[in-house]
Amino acid sequence: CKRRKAGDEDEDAGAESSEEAPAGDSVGAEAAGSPEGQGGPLPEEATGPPAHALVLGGFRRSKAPKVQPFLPAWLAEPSCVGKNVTEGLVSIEDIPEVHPDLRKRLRAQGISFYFPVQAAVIPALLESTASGFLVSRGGCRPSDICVSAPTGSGKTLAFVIPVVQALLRRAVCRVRALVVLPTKELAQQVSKVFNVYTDATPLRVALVTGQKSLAKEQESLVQDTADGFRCLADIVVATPGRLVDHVEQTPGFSLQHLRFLVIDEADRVIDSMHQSWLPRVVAAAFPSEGTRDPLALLQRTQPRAVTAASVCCPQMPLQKLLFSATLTQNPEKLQQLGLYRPRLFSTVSVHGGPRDPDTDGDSGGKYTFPAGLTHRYVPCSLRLKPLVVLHLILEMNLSRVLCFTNSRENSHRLFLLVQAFGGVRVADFSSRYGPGSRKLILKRFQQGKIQLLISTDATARGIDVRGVQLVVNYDAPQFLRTYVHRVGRTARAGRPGLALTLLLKVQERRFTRMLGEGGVPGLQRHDAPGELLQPLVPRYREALAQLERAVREERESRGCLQRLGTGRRGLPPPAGGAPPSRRHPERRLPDA
Ligand SMILES: Nc1ncnc2c1ncn2[C@@H]1O[C@H](COP(=O)(O)OP(=O)(O)OP(=O)(O)O)[C@@H](O)[C@H]1O
Repeated sequence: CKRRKAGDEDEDAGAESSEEAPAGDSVGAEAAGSPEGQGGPLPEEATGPPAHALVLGGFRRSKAPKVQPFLPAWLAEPSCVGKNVTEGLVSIEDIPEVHPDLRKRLRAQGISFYFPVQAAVIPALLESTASGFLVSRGGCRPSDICVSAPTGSGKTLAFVIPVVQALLRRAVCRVRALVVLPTKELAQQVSKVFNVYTDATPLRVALVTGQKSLAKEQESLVQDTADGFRCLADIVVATPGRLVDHVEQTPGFSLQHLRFLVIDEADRVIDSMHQSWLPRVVAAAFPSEGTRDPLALLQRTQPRAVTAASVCCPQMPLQKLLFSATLTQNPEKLQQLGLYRPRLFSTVSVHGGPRDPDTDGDSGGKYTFPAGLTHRYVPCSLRLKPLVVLHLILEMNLSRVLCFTNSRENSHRLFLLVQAFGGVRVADFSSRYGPGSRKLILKRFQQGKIQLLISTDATARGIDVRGVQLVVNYDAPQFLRTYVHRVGRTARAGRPGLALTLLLKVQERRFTRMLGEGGVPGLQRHDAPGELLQPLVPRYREALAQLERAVREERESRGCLQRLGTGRRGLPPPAGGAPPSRRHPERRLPDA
C-alpha cells in the first residue's frame, strides 16, 4: 500500500481534488446500470411565505447583500498585464537587460517576442537582482511577486528567464532556486524548460518528484566527499511531498542559500497548505539561532520588523514568486504564504471587492481566458453522452482531443467504450496508471499517436501539449476554476481552440449561470441533432455490449491480481485503437 504524502496530489487526487465532484458513473450508464453522480437539481429560489401563512407585516424577502472584505492595496491595484498574447508584443531586443546568451537561446526556440506577462514580469524580477542575487538592493528586501494570467500565456518563461539569469553569476553551486509544482508531470515539464535555458551554462537542474527512488534523487542533489557534502543542484524542481522527504531525510541537502522560491499553480498549492510543506521549507531556508555563524559576511534571519540593527548586516533575501491562471483573491489564504510587500501582476482589473472563488466556485469575472478560445455547451441526455463524443470526434476529424471526466472510473469506461467502437486512437490518463505509464501516455499524445485522450483532472492544470484542438468536458466541471484550467489545455500561446461541455438538462442552468457570472465570453449552445447520431447507433450498441464484457473481465482479472497480492498501477497503460484483449485488457502496450 502506497503512503500518501504531503502535497503529492499528482496521484489519485488528479489535479483538483478539492474541486472534484463525487465520482459519478456517467459512462455506459445504460450498460453498467449506474446513476449520474453529479449536478443535481438546483434548490428552489427563495420566495416569500404563502399568503395564508402571513402573521406579521407583508415584508418582501430580498437577498442580503454579501459583505465584501476589504482588499489590501496590492491586491486592489495590481500592475495590469495585457491578456491577449497576440497583441502588444515586445521584441526580445527591446528588453536589453536579458543576457545576450539567453536572448540567443530564446531565438533558437523560435521566440522573437515576449508575451505580455513576460514583458512585465521579467524586467521586474531582473530589477530585484540588479545588485547581484546575494544581497538585497540598497539593503531593502525585494518584494514577493504574484502573477495571475490566463492559461497558455507563457508564465513559465516569465520565471525561468530571470531565475536563470540571476544565477548565471553564481560562483559556488548551492540550491538557490526551488520551484514547487503540484504534479509530477508538471514538474517534469518545467524542469525541461529550465534544462533548455541552462544547457550551455554551469547551472544544474535537479528534478525531485518521487518518479525515481529517494536514493537516486539524493545522488542528483548532494555528493558526500572527504571534505563534506557537495551540493550538485542550483535549481531544484519538486513536488511538495518529495521535497519535504529530502528536507528531512537527505543528509547535506540545504536550502540555506535559497534565493527564489517559485510556486507554480499557486492556488492549487495553497489548497495543500494544510499539509504544512511550506513552513517546513521556509524553516529549512533560515538557519536556527544556534547554528548561525556570527562571522559570516552574509546573514539570513527570519523576516521581522526592520530596525537599525537588522539592516547593519547584509541580508541574503528569499523571494517568493507565485504564478497561476486562477490566483486566489482571498487575502486570508494569501496571508498563509507569509508574503513580503507583495506585488501583483494581473490580467484582470479588479472592480469592487473580492469574492472567494475557492469556496463558491465562482470568480465573479476575476479570471481571464485565452482570446482564441471558443466556449460551447451541448445539451444531451446521459445515455447519449458517449455517442455525442464519438460523433464530434468523427465529424470534426480532429487529431488531438482532450476529454475530461470527473473520475478515473468514468475515464476508463469511456476509453473502453470508444476503443470497442473503433476508428479512434484513444487512451485514458488517470491515477490508475503509475508515473512511468502516465509519462508514456502523455508523450504519445504529444506525438499525435493518440487522437483522443480521456483524462481525469490530473491533466487539467499546466500541461502544455501543442496543437490540442478541442477540449471536451464529458462530465461538467463543478467549479469555474476547474473549467478555466481544463479548457486552458487548448488555445495556448495565441492559437485557436474549442471547448465543448456536455450538459444534462438538470445541469444546464447552474452551469450557464456559473460561466456567465465568471465572465466566460461568448458561451453558446451547440446542438447535436439526433439524425446525425442515428447512423452511429448500431455500432454503438455493439460497443456497449463489449464494454459490459470488458468491465466484467477487468473485475475478474483485478480480483486475480489482488489474490496474488499484485497491484496494477505499475502495469503499462492501455491505448490505441485495437479491440480489447480478452484475457488481460490492461496488459497491452500502447500500439497506436
Ligand atoms: N514569447 C513566446 N513566444 C512564443 N511562444 C511562447 C512564448 N512564451 C511561451 N510560449 C509557448 O507558449 C506555451 C504556453 O506557455 P506556458 O506553458 O508557460 O503557459 P502558462 O501560462 O504557464 O499556462 P498554464 O496556466 O496553463 O500553466 C508553451 O508551449 C510555450 O513554449
